[in-house]
Amino acid sequence: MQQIQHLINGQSVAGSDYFETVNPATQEVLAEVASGGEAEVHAAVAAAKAAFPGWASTPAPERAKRIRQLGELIARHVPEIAQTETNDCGQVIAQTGKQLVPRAADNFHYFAEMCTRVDGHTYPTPTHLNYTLFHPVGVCALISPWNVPFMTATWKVAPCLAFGNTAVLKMSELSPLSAARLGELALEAGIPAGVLNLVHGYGKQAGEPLCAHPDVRAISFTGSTATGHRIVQTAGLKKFSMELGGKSPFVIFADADLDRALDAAVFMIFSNNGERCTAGSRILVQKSIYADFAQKFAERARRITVGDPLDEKTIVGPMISPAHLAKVRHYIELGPKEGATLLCGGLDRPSYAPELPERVRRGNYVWPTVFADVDNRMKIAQDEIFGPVACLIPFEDEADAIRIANDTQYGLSSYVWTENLGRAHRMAAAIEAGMCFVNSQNVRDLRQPFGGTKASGTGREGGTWSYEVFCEPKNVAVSLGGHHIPHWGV
Ligand SMILES: NC(=O)c1ccc[n+]([C@@H]2O[C@H](COP(=O)([O-])OP(=O)(O)OC[C@H]3O[C@@H](n4cnc5c(N)ncnc54)[C@H](O)[C@@H]3O)[C@@H](O)[C@H]2O)c1
Repeated sequence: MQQIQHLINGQSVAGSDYFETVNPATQEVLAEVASGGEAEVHAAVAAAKAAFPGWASTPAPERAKRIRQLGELIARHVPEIAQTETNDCGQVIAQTGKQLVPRAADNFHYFAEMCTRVDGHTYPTPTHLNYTLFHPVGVCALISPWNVPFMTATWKVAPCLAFGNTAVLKMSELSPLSAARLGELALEAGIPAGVLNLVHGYGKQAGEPLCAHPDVRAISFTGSTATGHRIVQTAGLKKFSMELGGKSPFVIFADADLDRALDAAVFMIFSNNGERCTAGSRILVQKSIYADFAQKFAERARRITVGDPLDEKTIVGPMISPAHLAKVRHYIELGPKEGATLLCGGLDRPSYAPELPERVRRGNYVWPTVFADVDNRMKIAQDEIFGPVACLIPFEDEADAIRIANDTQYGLSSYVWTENLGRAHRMAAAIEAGMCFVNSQNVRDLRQPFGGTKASGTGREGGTWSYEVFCEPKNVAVSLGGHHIPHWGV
C-alpha cells in the first residue's frame, strides 16, 4: 500500500498515525496518509518561519524562475496528476486532464510573471513624497477543500510563494494525493526546503492548530461557511482570505438566447459533479418561458452520462464520500416533501439511465436531478447541496428576480441571461455577489478578483487582488525638507 507522508523542511516525515484515502468511484483504498496534529504543525510552521528570511530576500526574478519551473513540471505531468486527482476525488478526467490541472500550471506561470512586476504607488505632496512598499506577510496557512483540490491548492501556493512568503499547506483529508505530488515537484523545481510544507490530516487535529498558531500571519482558506466561521473564532488576529460556500442564482429572462442559456445552465450545475462553489444551483426563469425551459432543461439533464470518471465521455462522476452522498440524497428526498416537482433524477438510478460500468458499481453515485416549482424559501433552495441537483424557480419581472436572487445568506457568484443591455447592467449591479457573469458561464480570468460577499466569504484572490492576502503594504513618507515642524518648546 502506498504511504503518503508529511513534507516538512524538504523532508518526508512519517506520521504517528495514518488515515486511508479512498477512490469514491470504486471504494478502493488508494493510500495511507500521515495524519498530523499539533506536533507536525509546530514543526512545519517552524520550518516555514526559518525559511522565510532567505526566500523573502531572494530577488523576485530568481523566485520567478523556480515558480515558473514548477509550472513547467506540472504541465509536463498533466496526465499523471489528472489521473491521481480523478481517482482521489471523483472529478471526471475530461475536466481534470483538459482544464483543471493545466490551469494549475497556468497559476504558477502567471504569478511567476507577476511577482517580478510588484511595484508600488507614489503620492507626492508639496512637502512629502509618499510611496508604498509591498512586503511579504510571512508564514501563511493555506487550507484547501476536497473539491477541485489541485487547482485550488495551486491558486493559493503560487501567489503565496511568488510574493516571497512561506507556507504550510493542508489539504482536505478526503483528497490529499495530488498535492503530495505538488510538494515533490516544488523541491524538484528548486524551491528551497521549508518554503512549502505540507501537513496532512483532519480539520480539527491539523487545521485548527495550524490556523491558531501565533507564527502564522495569514490564512487563505477555501471551504465551507461553517468551517470559515470556526477559523475566524479560533485563529486570533491574522489576515484572512475566506472563500466559502454558495447558492448562486442563474437568472434567465424571456428575451435570452435560450439555447445558449440552456447549455450554460446545464454546465454550471452539473459540471464538477455539482460539487462546485460557484454552481448556478438556483435557476430563476421568467414565468412566460418557464414551462418550456423546464422541459428542455430536464431533457438535457437526462442525457448526461453518469459513470466511470476515468472514461473521457463521462460528465458526472461519483460524490466524494458516502457521507456526502447521504447529504445529497437527503435533499433529493426532501424536495418533494417541501412541494417541489421532481422532473428527473431522484434517489435511484432512473429507468432512462444506463447501468453503471461494472468497475464503478460500488461508487457514491447520484443522477442529475432537477426540481421544478421550487419556492426560494424551501430548504433545497436555501441550503448548499453541493451535488448535481438543480432548483428551477419562476419569477415575474426584474424586481422579482432581484428579490429572489438576493434572498439567500450567500453571495458568491451570479449569472444573468438577457439580450437587454440596460437590464444586464442593472442586474449585475443589483445582485449581491462577488461575481456576475452576463450571458456566460463562469469564466475565470486569472486577473479577476475571485471571492464572495455575505456568508460566501471575505477577501478576494486573483491578479493584483492577491496582494491583499499575501502582501503587507507599507507607506513610506519622506520629507522634502523645509516644511514647518511644530516646535513645542521641549
Ligand atoms: N468560495 C470558493 O472559492 C470555494 C471553492 C471550493 C469549495 N468551496 C466550499 O467548500 C465546501 C466544500 O469543501 P469541504 O467540505 O472540504 O469544506 P470543509 O470546510 O469541511 O473543509 C475545508 C478544509 O478545512 C479543513 N478544516 C475543517 N475544520 C477545520 C478547522 N476547524 N480549522 C482549520 N481547518 C479545518 C478541512 O480539513 C479541509 O481541509 C463547500 O461549502 C464549497 O462551497 C468554496
